[in-house]
Amino acid sequence: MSEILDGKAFAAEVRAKVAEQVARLKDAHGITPGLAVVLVGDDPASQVYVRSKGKMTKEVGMSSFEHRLAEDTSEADLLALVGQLNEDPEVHGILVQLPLPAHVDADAVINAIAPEKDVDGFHISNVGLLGTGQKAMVPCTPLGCLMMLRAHHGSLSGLDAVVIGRSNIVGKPMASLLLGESCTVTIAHSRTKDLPEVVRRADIVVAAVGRPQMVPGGWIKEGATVIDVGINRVPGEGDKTRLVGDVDFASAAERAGAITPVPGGVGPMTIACLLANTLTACCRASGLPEPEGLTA
Ligand SMILES: Nc1nc(=O)c2c([nH]1)NC[C@@H]1CN(c3ccc(C(=O)N[C@@H](CCC(=O)O)C(=O)O)cc3)C=[N+]21
Ligand SMILES: [Mg+2]
Repeated sequence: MSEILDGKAFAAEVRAKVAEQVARLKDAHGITPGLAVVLVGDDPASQVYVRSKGKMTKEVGMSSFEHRLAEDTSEADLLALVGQLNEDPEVHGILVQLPLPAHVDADAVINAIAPEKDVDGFHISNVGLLGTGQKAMVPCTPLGCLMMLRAHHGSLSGLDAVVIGRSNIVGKPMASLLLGESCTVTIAHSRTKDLPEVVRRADIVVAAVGRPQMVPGGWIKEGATVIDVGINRVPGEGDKTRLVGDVDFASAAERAGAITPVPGGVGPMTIACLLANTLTACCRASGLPEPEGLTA
């Protein structure tokens, strides 16, 4: 049986570290880190995430600025708001909740965010910095996965890592981070020939495709570490729904050395890393040393 990597508990530790640093910033420098979250439209799932982000932002002692805009908000109005937040000295981090409505060019909006305030790490210059191994804002989900992997393994050097999924939000930045840790990295995706065989070689499997339970335990090498990024809502008992990952947890847990559950794995770490990134952005903006253990 494998060790369960408890993302919920780990995230609480990360948030406690962030809270401690926020208190120190306030006491020693009179600075309060601030995070602005922009939500366009009224998608219920997005509402839930944004509310939970706002609550945790305040819990760690940061300022939370929420901007809820109508579904039919124009791209020009959205760009104007981003421009205001870029100029606002109380705002150290800006997150524009994705997905945006179809009439808005999401890339244009993301690339309008000041890169040093881009706590999602999605701006093209942060992507370029990460891709070339320079100091960047690192996307929250891959950063959370890296923190859990480092905590479990110590050094990742020389390990075979397979990332399933090639998205800009998770797969590609995750591969960059693992390469930075000197893993031998394979990015697999829907066109990969013989995915089971590729996964069987891996010491570390990061599943980030968004297909419920698509990785069966039989693919997992004995003792491998499995990080499940998938958060898929599927029909549950009666008229209820439940969350499952991209990995079949029950069968994978019989072979893995360590595995993250869904829920309670990567998800909570994503939000904790958003707060960590906001703290990092605030320290950089203020010319103060970066918090230790909270960056890549
Ligand atoms: N600009 C932007 N940045 C994001 O980081 C971003 C986004 N847009 N759009 C939506 C996705 C989704 N996302 C999640 C964060 C935490 C959980 C999380 O904490 N999940 C809990 C379960 C929550 C539940 O019960 O629904 C868990 O896995 O245990 C889930 C999903 C961030 N996103
Ligand atoms: Mg669009």
